[in-house]
Amino acid sequence: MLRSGISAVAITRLHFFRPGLSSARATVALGHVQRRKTCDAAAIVQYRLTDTRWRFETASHVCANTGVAVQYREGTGGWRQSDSGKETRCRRGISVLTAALLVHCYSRSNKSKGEELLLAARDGSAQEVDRLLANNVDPNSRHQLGWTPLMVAAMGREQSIVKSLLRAGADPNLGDEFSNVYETSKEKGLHSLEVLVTREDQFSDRLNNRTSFRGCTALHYAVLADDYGTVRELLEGGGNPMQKNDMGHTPIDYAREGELKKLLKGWESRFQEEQRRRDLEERRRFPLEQRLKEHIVGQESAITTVAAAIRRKENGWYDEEHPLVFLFLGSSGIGKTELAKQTARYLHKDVKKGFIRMDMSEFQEKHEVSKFIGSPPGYVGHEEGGQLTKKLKQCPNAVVLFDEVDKAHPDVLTIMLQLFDEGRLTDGKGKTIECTDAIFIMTCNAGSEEIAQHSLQLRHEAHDMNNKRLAQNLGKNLSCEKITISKQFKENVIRPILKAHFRRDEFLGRINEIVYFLPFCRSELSQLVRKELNSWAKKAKQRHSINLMWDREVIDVLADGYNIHYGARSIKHEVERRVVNQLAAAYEQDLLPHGCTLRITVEDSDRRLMKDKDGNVEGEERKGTRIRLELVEQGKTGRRLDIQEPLTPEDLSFS
Ligand SMILES: Nc1ncnc2c1ncn2[C@@H]1O[C@H](COP(=O)(O)OP(=O)(O)OP(=O)(O)O)[C@@H](O)[C@H]1O
Repeated sequence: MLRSGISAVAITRLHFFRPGLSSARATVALGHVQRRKTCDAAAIVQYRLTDTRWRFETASHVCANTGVAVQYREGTGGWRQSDSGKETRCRRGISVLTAALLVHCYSRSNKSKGEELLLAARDGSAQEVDRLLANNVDPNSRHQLGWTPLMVAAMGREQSIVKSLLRAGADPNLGDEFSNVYETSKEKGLHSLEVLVTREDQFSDRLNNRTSFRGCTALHYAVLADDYGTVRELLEGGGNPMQKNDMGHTPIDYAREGELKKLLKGWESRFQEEQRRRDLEERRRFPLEQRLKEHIVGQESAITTVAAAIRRKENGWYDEEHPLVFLFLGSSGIGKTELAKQTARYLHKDVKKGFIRMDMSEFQEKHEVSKFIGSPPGYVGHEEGGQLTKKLKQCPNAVVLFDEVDKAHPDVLTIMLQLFDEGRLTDGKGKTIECTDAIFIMTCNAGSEEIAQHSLQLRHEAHDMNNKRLAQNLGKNLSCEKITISKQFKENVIRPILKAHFRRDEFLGRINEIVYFLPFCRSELSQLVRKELNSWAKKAKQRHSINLMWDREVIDVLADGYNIHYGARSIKHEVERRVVNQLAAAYEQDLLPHGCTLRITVEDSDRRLMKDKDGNVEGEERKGTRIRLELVEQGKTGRRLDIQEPLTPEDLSFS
């Protein structure tokens, strides 16, 4: 007995004749012991003629994972094993695999509920699965290597368990995060042998260990297991027969001819019809513009332009030979990336692969072209593939953002032109990716200063006009004056700048829409400040049970921190600098009782009304405004918090 609790002995005799066979047979042995469903088992594995290198690898693996030291003694060919300081001479060829088996026996004892569910699904224990689900164990909990209980049950042809899991809310369309043994061991930092053994024992030993399974759903696995009943169960439970795994295969691609294929084909057309109906309904109820405006402040014309182009594409009113290409122009922190992200979210729901972001400043040198699409055979990095091609292969209809495209090397631009023109891209391995359904968005800083100055001027003119119209009215107009960049400005100022940057007309000619992002007006700044304060109020509530409120003036004071060169980022920083720093200091100094209510106020503002030459009020000028925190107690006036040095409110909040 090596450790307390281990008494029974399982003897598995293995005769290894070729190194290639050894790991597979050892796996069988390990699986055999694990399936005994008990922790008190030891096993003796005998082998002969095993490859020395493999023996050594196994020994290191055991050492690394258990703390059980195993040594190979030269000369005698015997193995030594020490456990808790004790050294035991072991029979030749026994100790290594025995220890490996013990590791797996031990690892059974400290399971989380999620792991218990995975094991129960693997063992086909319907009662145990039901018990765990009744105890609110998450039916979608993942194995550390990436699969879910539903996938295990589907692969194991456990129809009744699949039914229970679906009833408890298991998502039939989650994809496996396990790729293959080699990739997964690299990703997780585990020994490949451990990954191999775990996959075969805790998932299935019927699958090819070299093939990638990333993105396979429970339905893929049920089809691979050729189980008609489970496939039907999953389809009825919402399984998508058209969902592709990372290799681009749908479950139907794995189905044998016959009943199963017929069943899947029938559901495929039903599912497509249903999906189309749902999408159409959703778009009618909740148009893209509306969704984008929920997340993006201002930039109405950019939103309208993008939404209109996408609507044309989504409804079949487009040129199917070319992908949609946008060029977003405007200064920093103004919502260009945010608009691209939100568009991807709308089109691809929350599928991460639906949004690809390429930082083009990483492709400034000629030799970096290979990083983009992959190196040709014989060159370094050929096996890795290109950054863009790898991601596009996974989702050919993704929204692809080429950030700061003006920084890319001309050779990279040539590849992009081919991509926009032909809607396809050939990678370093000679494989072609069709991507006419993708949406390409480029951002460019060229001309941003000119756009900012021009729009400020337009805004000023519109403001003057508005003031004149409101001259008799004392009410203040809070909404933004609508401004439009003139065609003349675009042609005479922006186009020459772009031409000088890209040095080719055909590149600009392939862009469907050039979208202009304009600096924020006053009311948009107020919205940004409110958005920021609301997000901090939510965090304060969730993390510290503190209720946060603020006076209207706070919004104005914080909006003054706007810097046209940093856009919305300058508002974020202003809120952090003047409000959040104080909150953190007060919290650290224990000035905030649990569950308290705090009010953010403006104090000692030395205000002066600003008037134009006709005497009309243009706005307010503030000097030396301070932002303070007050503790609000029921029935009393607010008590100002006395925050100590070095973070005094004065240090923090003088503008
Ligand atoms: N119009 C906006 N509405 C709401 N939030 C915005 C807006 N513009 C910017 N932001 C916020 O500011 C941050 C930066 O925005 P974003 O990344 O979109 O900037 P950008 O225009 O792409 O500039 P850059 O080229 O510097 O990245 C993000 O957190 C984003 O949420």
